[in-house]
Amino acid sequence: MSNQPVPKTIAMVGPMGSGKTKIGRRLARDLDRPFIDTDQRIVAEHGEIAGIFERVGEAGFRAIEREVVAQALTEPAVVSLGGGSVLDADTRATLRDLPTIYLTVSERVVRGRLRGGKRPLVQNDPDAWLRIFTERRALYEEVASVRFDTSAGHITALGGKIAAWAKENS
Ligand SMILES: Nc1ncnc2c1ncn2[C@@H]1O[C@H](COP(=O)(O)OP(=O)(O)OP(=O)(O)O)[C@@H](O)[C@H]1O
Ligand SMILES: O=C(O)C1=C[C@@H](O)[C@@H](O)[C@H](O)C1
Ligand SMILES: [Mg+2]
Repeated sequence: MSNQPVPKTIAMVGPMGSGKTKIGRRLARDLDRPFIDTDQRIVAEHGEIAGIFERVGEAGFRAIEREVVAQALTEPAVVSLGGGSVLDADTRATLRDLPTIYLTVSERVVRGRLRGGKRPLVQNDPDAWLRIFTERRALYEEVASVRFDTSAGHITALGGKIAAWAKENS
């Protein structure tokens, strides 16, 4: 039997469009770990997110999300969480014990990133992103081990900085 410690989950949190999926996938590749995106797992198991909101409302979506996130955070992977996962107190308690990378983005930059109909909470409401982010900002800060802003600069350079931090802290 090996005495190697099991690597901890590395979690990525932040508001919609901050880059959790994009950066998380690159980080997993850099660290040679599996990549899990909880939104993608939910879609694979329950269908498109907008459809889930239509069928069971936001509360129903959050119940599904809580289960999927709890499972994912037990896996030795890079795990990108849905933007609203931090609303759940149990999820936050788990995240506080893990290396948790908090990604931010400015409102000006995110406007160009959120096109398309996949995010029901910001669809048809240009001010929703900032309102939701403002409500949740303290929750992201509560769980964050470190913060990186994705608004400016080259994604490769940013990915390198994040990978260096993750190698030191996981
Ligand atoms: N420097 C950057 N870092 C991260 N993403 C970037 C960057 N520049 C552009 N993007 C683009 O921003 C878009 C949003 O990123 P992504 O889907 O990873 O966000 P997210 O945080 O996973 O959002 P959600 O919570 O809605 O799933 C993507 O199309 C991505 O290619
Ligand atoms: O911030 C949110 O509440 C959400 C973010 C996305 O990742 C999805 O989980 C969903 O669109 C809800
Ligand atoms: Mg995503």
